[in-house]
Amino acid sequence: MSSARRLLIREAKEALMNQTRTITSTFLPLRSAIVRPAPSPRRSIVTMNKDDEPNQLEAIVQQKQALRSKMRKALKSMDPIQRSQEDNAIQNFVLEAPWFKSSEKLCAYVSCAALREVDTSKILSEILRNAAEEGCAQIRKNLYLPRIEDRNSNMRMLKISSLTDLIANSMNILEPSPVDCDGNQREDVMQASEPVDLFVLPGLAFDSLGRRLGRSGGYYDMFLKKYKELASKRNWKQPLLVALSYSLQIVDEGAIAITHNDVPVDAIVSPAGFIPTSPAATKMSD
Ligand SMILES: Nc1nc2c(c(=O)[nH]1)N(C=O)[C@@H](CNc1ccc(C(=O)N[C@@H](CCC(=O)O)C(=O)O)cc1)CN2
Ligand SMILES: Nc1ncnc2c1ncn2[C@@H]1O[C@H](COP(=O)(O)OP(=O)(O)OP(=O)(O)O)[C@@H](O)[C@H]1O
Repeated sequence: MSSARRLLIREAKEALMNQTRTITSTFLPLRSAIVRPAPSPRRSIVTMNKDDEPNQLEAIVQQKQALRSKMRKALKSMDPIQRSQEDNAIQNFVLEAPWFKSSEKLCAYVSCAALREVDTSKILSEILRNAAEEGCAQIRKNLYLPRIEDRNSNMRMLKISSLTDLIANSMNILEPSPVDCDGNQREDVMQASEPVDLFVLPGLAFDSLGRRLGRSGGYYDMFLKKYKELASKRNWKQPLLVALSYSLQIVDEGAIAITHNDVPVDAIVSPAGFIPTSPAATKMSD
């Protein structure tokens, strides 16, 4: 049996111990800034027959790929004026949010225009401004950004203090150089002595259950799993996981196929506002 096949079977077996998650009702775009899906007692359960586990996993992989293709096309044909308006609305919403203002350690992403990702330039500049200003009344912030280490889904989050600390990787995404201008290794968030409050996450599609479809590298899912384990081990509060999404990236509840490896987000910020997708985020928006 090929190693790929063995991996599929192992993953399908693990999927039997799948994640269950409180389901919230279908998202309806509202005019208000905070969108609150009503809680529902239903649970999302991936059921599998032992014999068709690998087939089921292959089906999930295919469904994910089909949705990725659809989303990439939709994003490419998005009107640039609409995109720019949505970029501003999303970023302004984040900048004004209490959970952003109070955050001290943040992991975010450097948006890539070619991938049509929600722009993070204003958010990153604001974080770095707060990091740099001495004696300013606002909370000092530390910013960590992703750096791809290899093709095995390994990613680190390294601390930067200026946008000049970034260099383009092979995918043309800006990421922190491993060492700073003095030749010192940058701080890795996994080695930080304080917890991360907030993750600002990219993705291709999201739903009101907090399901997130990434670009298929598994980088974020692997990283978030490791970081959440670290936080539990240290008795730290779990970070708030917030994804940024254009309106068209929000799909029907359950339309994103998942396996047990997919880490759900706590909330989505779209041009319609804050969409809590976990009990912790729902409580915050009450
Ligand atoms: N801005 C940003 N940084 C990030 C991520 C991300 O999604 N966005 N990542 C999140 O994992 C990691 C990098 N992973 C990536 C995975 C795929 C592609 C990419 O260019 N995908 C193309 C398709 C490539 C192909 O299929 O051949 C695409 O999606 O159009 C980019 C980054 C870490 N840094
Ligand atoms: N915690 C994990 N342990 C082992 N493999 C994992 C883990 N998380 C993801 N993977 C593997 O990575 C591959 C890509 O996963 P998936 O399609 O969910 O990525 P994605 O969510 O689109 O990407 P990303 O997480 O980078 O945004 C899959 O083969 C998946 O099984």
